[in-house]
Amino acid sequence: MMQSESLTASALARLGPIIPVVVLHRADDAATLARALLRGGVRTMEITLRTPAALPALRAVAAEVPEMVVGAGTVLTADQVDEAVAAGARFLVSPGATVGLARAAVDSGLPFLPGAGTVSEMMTLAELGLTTIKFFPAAASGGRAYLASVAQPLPHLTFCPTGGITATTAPDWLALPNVACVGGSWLTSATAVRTRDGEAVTALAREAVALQPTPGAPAG
Ligand SMILES: O=C(O)C(=O)C[C@H](O)[C@H](O)COP(=O)(O)O
Repeated sequence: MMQSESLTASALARLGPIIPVVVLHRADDAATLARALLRGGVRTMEITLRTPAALPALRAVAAEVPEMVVGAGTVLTADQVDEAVAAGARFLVSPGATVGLARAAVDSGLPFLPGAGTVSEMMTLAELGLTTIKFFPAAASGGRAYLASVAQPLPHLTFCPTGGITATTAPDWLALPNVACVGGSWLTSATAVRTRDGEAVTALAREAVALQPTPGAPAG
């Protein structure tokens, strides 16, 4: 499999305006879904380690659809970092981060988007050299107003807000100067995955890559 050695978290966040967050119950669906996303122009895909199918799904996409930059989400432990790397993940995402997890992820050499919801968590991650951060759960943790306020004291940090974001609200998030991309599960809804509706996924992907920041969106 092609590994992109030089991919950084910052470059990853700029591969497209959205990183789809995917929950899979059948590993067999993974490659089909990856191709459906690619057809719509989405080049990244985060498979969450929340189901037994997740690691085989990662392996399948890494082996069968090398054009897709596939990563592991919901990475909670150092052991899961190792498992994701072994399965062929090209990036790692977590909902929050302990220092132990962050160190293991950094040591893996893969781009890592650690989750943070407070200023102190963001500062801890920055101290570890992690400056591209997933703001999670974005809508529930204070929304755009919170992240806009963070830009003043923490101008060196860039965010990928995730959690409660939709195609309708994404353009407002993308308008924030400290937002590089957003994450969301709406492209690969449970129904679309269960019914293997590749056309629906491609249509949502196409819509997502065309998302533009809302011009002049107010900060809060
Ligand atoms: O599993 C993880 O690593 C998470 O941090 C959670 C996911 O990013 C959110 O569940 C996606 O949020 P929705 O788009 O609102 O469904």
